[in-house]
This record gives sequence, structure tokens and C-alpha cells, in this order.
Amino acid sequence: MEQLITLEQVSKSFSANAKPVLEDIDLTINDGESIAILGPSGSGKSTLLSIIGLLDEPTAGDYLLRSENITALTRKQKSLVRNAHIGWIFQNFNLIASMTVLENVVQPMRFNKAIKSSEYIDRAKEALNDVGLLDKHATTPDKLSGGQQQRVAIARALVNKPALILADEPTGNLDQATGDEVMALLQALCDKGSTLIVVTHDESVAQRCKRRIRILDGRIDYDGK
Ligand SMILES: Nc1ncnc2c1ncn2[C@@H]1O[C@H](COP(=O)(O)OP(=O)(O)OP(=O)(O)O)[C@@H](O)[C@H]1O
Repeated sequence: MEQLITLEQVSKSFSANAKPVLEDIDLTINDGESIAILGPSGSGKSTLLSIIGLLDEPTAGDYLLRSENITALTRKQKSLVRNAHIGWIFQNFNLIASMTVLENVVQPMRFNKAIKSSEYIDRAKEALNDVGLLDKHATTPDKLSGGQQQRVAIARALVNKPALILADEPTGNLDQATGDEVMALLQALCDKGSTLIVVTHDESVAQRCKRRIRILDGRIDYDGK
């Protein structure tokens, strides 16, 4: 398997004199993996995901994307890398309320130079079809159930065909059955080639992932199957 992302000795502190939230994290993520990040509240899971997803920067250590060290890129450069390679899914869906479902799914393509604007609508409709919501394309998110909103968020995360999908508690606002459906969908779409990393408290979500990483007090306490 090819290496997708490598973290080398990554640490993160939010203030100079406090204990680091993450300490000396060494981690390699390969193409095609599905990974659950587990651990108690406050252990550093979301912080780790934000660093992997280029939403936040480590205070020390290196970040390699396909063996290229991108630690020193500017924030703007990193946001371009993020947009092209990484799709994000959040617990509260983060859809834009004033836009239609279709416009929400189009958004990530506007920052992706590899996609022509003439392709936006077709690609957004294809992504909505993949999550079974093409018939809702002209609706606004407030007219949808939680599970449907999360499926729109999945379409939005996948529309750029990213190498990596990151999901922070993707089923946290859904009931058990709807959460199961959303995870099954995410897994099926990822089986087509993307790597998936999920932060979760939910054991049934974690069981769908082939690799488990447990964080305890900012360090990797377990990494295995
Ligand atoms: N922007 C920030 N500024 C200061 N401290 C922060 C910030 N973000 C997170 N922290 C602190 O870092 C620690 C780890 O937070 P993080 O959200 O990564 O934990 P978590 O394991 O995801 O927790 P939970 O399961 O409750 O979401 C916590 O003590 C938190 O208060």
C-alpha cells in the first residue's frame, strides 16, 4: 500500500506553559485504509484529526503528503492542498442553510482548479445520486432529516474525489439506525478508493473500521486491528 500521510514526531500545544495536547505522534496512513480514532473525552482526538486534515498546524514535527514534506507551506497553500485531497464530514453537518442542496455540493469544486466550472452541476448531481438524494437537489437543508443532511455532507465531501475522507463524530447527531445507514454508505463509497478516518465514541462505528488508533493523554496508546 502506498503511503498517503505521515506524521513524524508531531506535537501540539495551545499555550506555552500548558501540557501539550498531542505529544510525539508518529503515524503513517496508507491508501485505502479505514481507521477509527478512539479515546476518552479531551484526549486529543479532534486535535489530531484537525492536524491530519490541515485545518490546524502542529507546534512541532513534520507532515508528509505522499512522502513530500509540506510542513512549511503557507496556510493558503495548505488550504489548496486540503481542498484538493481531503473531504471533511462533521457531527453537525455544516451545510450552508441559505443554499440549495445542489449549491452546497458544488462549493468545494469552486476552489479546485482541476475541475472546470462547466462540470460543476453534472458532478454535483452525480455525487447526490451516489448518496441517493438527487431528487432533493433543489431543496434547502432545513427541509431534510438529519440523516439526509449528513448524506448531503457526504456528497459534498466526495465531490472532489479526495484521497482522504475525515469524519469527526459523523453519527453523533443521528439515532442508531440512521447512523448505521450513514456509516454503511460512507464505507461503500470509500471502498471505491478513498481512505477514511473517523473520530468516534461509538463502538459500532469503530467496528466498521479495519484499523483502530486509541489516543490517551495526547499519545498513541494502541494502534492495530
Ligand atoms: N483551540 C483550542 N484552544 C485551547 N485548547 C484547546 C483547543 N482545542 C482543544 N483544546 C484542548 O485540547 C484538549 C484535547 O481536545 P480535543 O478536542 O482534541 O479532544 P477530544 O479527544 O476530541 O475530545 P472529545 O471526545 O470530548 O471531543 C482538550 O483539553 C481541549 O480543551
